[in-house]
Amino acid sequence: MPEGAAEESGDTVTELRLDKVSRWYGNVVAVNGVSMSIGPGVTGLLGPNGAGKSTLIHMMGGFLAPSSGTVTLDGVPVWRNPGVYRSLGLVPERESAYDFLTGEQFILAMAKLHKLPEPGAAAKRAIGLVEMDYAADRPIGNYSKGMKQRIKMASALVHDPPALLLDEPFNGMDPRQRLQLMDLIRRMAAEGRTILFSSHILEEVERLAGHIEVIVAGRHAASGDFRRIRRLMTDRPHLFLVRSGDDRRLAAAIIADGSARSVQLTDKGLRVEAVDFQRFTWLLPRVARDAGVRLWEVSPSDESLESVFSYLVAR
Ligand SMILES: Nc1ncnc2c1ncn2[C@@H]1O[C@H](COP(=O)(O)OP(=O)(O)OP(=O)(O)O)[C@@H](O)[C@H]1O
Repeated sequence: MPEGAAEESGDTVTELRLDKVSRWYGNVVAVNGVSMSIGPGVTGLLGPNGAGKSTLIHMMGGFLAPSSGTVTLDGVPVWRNPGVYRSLGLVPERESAYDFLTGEQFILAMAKLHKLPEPGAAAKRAIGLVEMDYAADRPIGNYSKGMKQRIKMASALVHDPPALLLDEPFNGMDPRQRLQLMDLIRRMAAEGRTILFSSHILEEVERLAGHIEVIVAGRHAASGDFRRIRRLMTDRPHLFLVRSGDDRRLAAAIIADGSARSVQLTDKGLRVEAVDFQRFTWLLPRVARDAGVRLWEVSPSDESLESVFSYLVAR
């Protein structure tokens, strides 16, 4: 497509691209050589706590410099380039520190920071988008967790950016607030925006994201739609440590049942290699009950990518 053609047709496609991006804090490597490309629609950034999701999101938003590699928005580097803030909205994980302001004062201040030509109208529009009109004149300090999340969304949307980055937006929300926010994110995406949100819960990502990027221990571990990710997580052997009232008897029952590839008796308990994670965790309590053995503990026993994946699936 010739340069500028998309914009002229009004059919802008916003793409965030990471090219071999790393970030370290002293000796800690938070993000390690990540390359990916995020386009229109909803992308879920999935990974356990400490995987490097917040660090990645802050680099994508232009708030943190990569130690190496580049992040670009439609080909333009986002670091040290204030112009890109016009095209990006970032909702950080932590609570905002403006509890004394009303929702409307906060959003209006953001509209003015962006130097929007009609800040009042823009603030009203953003507040309407997140359906917070009814509480706009109340102090943010009195908002519920869900309301705070929505007003943060409004602050990121006030300048109508084509790309939106949300760091753990569902944390601490009750199911109703969660549904409301999912609905809002879907609507934002339906308007053609490029939306990335992070989460450590597979089900959350599955319900909302058309595309998933998995990050584990700072590295890009997998990408695809939720079927592919779930298959990657489940279709591989998983190691478990199982402790019970009678490990020897339970080992015999597991072997007889055929639900594991191998069973080893160790002084810490049984080391079991399951073929199918979900089938094994479903079958084990039944096998134990039929053998008359009480289960004390079942836990993934290695720190490999697989066990992290299986941990995510088990949530
Ligand atoms: N400012 C910092 N200084 C030192 N280490 C940091 C800093 N920020 C993050 N880290 C480390 O970098 C790694 C990645 O952290 P990050 O917050 O990006 O992960 P995360 O996936 O967002 O996790 P969480 O969901 O728990 O916030 C962690 O080991 C963390 O301790």
